[in-house]
Amino acid sequence: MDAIRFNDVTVQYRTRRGGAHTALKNFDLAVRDQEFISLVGPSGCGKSTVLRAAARLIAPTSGSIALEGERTLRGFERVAIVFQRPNLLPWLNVLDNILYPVRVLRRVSQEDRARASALLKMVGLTDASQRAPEELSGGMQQRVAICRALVLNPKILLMDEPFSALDALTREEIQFELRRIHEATRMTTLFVTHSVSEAVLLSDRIAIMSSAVGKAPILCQIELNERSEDVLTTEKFTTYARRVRNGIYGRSDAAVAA
Ligand SMILES: Nc1ncnc2c1ncn2[C@@H]1O[C@H](COP(=O)(O)OP(=O)(O)OP(=O)(O)O)[C@@H](O)[C@H]1O
Repeated sequence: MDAIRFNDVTVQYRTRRGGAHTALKNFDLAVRDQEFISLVGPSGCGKSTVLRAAARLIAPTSGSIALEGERTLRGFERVAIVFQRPNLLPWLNVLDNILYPVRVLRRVSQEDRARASALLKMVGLTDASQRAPEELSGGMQQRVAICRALVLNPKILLMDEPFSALDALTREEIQFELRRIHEATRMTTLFVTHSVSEAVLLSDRIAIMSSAVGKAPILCQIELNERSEDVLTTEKFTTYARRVRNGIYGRSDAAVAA
């Protein structure tokens, strides 16, 4: 069964002047269980709209979206979302921010605390557990936001340009971390990014969207034996990046369908 299935999805936004703007038209995509898939494409092509629709933050005008075969989002803790900004609660310390989604649902147990601590350890922030968000760097805050997303052990992770506000070095570091987390958890991940190299580094598949509304995305399978720093300079990596870029700009030598 597909983890996420977009079936003929059209999304229209209401404009201020009372008209309708079609952001997405007849969009189809099947995200496989456990895969890491990135959405790339020109600004305004509808990437965030796809993600918001999957998260049920907006309802499609027509068509349907099934998460693990279900059209209604029962047990919403199975799906987590990470945005560009970490949006941590300033009055809670790091550990309590991570535990916040648990607290919304039920009493926090000893197991929840242990899981939050394990997540903090995984992202190298054990020492920061009692600190306030404002005392952390942007990269540290985004790591905390990722821990918060993972605390309920979701089946599906939705990420909307989660690293675009970070400096280049921190971004690279956290990308490798995310890939390691994905390999450890095999959580189905739908990831929106503007960065072609980020998409190639992280993804099992890339869906290249077009600025022409209604045009089907081109799918590109990424097969890399390793996802470490060394891979960034390999010919294979740069070939994938070129293909994806060509797909975005509509040039020949576009991505191979997968
Ligand atoms: N709330 C809204 N009301 C009206 N139009 C919107 C709204 N949100 C997005 N749009 C429009 O829908 C289209 C798709 O927007 P979306 O944010 O999904 O694109 P995107 O590919 O994620 O863009 P970017 O790469 O710039 O973040 C754009 O033309 C945008 O202007």
